[in-house]
Amino acid sequence: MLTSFHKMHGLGNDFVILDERPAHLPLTPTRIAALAHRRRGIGCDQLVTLRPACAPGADVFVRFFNPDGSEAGACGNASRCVADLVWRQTGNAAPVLQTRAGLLPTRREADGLVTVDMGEPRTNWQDVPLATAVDTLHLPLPGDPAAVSMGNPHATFFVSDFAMLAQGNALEHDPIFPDRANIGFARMDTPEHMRLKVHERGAGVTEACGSGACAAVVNAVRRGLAARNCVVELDGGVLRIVWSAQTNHVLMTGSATTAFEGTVDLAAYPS
Ligand SMILES: N[C@@H](CCC[C@H](N)C(=O)O)C(=O)O
Repeated sequence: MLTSFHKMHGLGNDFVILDERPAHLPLTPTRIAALAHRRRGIGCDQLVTLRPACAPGADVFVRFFNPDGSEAGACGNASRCVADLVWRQTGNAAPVLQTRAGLLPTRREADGLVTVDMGEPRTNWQDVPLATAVDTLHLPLPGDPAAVSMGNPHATFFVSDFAMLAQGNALEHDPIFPDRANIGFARMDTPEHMRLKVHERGAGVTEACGSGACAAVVNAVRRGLAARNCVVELDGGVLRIVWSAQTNHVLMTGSATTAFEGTVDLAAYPS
């Protein structure tokens, strides 16, 4: 049976979006990993599923899966893409996404960019989560990273160059992160401009990581390094991140792009 999919990206962080609103699809971690494979599948940084929302006020329930088959609570770039897709399908320019991390209001801007309210950052060690009770602003690791949850676990290293990127995989699996973690490397050019590269949990280095950009700005503000309104330049493009002092919510604005649409025979992939 053929299943249709949307292939989208936010700044080169690319997604296969499968619609489970009409009916659940036979997806398993093995099948998700096979679909995400760059040579043997469609290829993507994350596979995203849409289901009917079950929370009041939400328009669609969204789940995010890494190419290793693991599930993530949040994905900033995919959230913008889903908001754009819902707008194109229904005309709703402000859909609310239900995710494992909570309800995410979104908004289509006049210039076509999409803003997602990524909610409140969580800075308690239990919420990241970390393995032991330590100060999330200064983890006991070489390089002195800070940690935060944006619905998924992030650590940010403040660097002057990106030589440490090669350590991303080892850091993702450091025992201090019981659920593993996304590892960001941020170079502050000015308080309003950050250059960021992210090694993503379950995916490796991607062209952009939206939740990683939110986490990096939150950690930079907590360290006194960044303004609350900061442009983050990633390999694939730029995001504007605003951490509101009034609401404590983090707003992320950036592009959402459709690459192509297609059909796939899920049964042809191992389960
Ligand atoms: N690309 C994403 C983050 C995807 C999930 C992440 N790899 C995790 O496991 O938490 C983004 O744009 O935020």
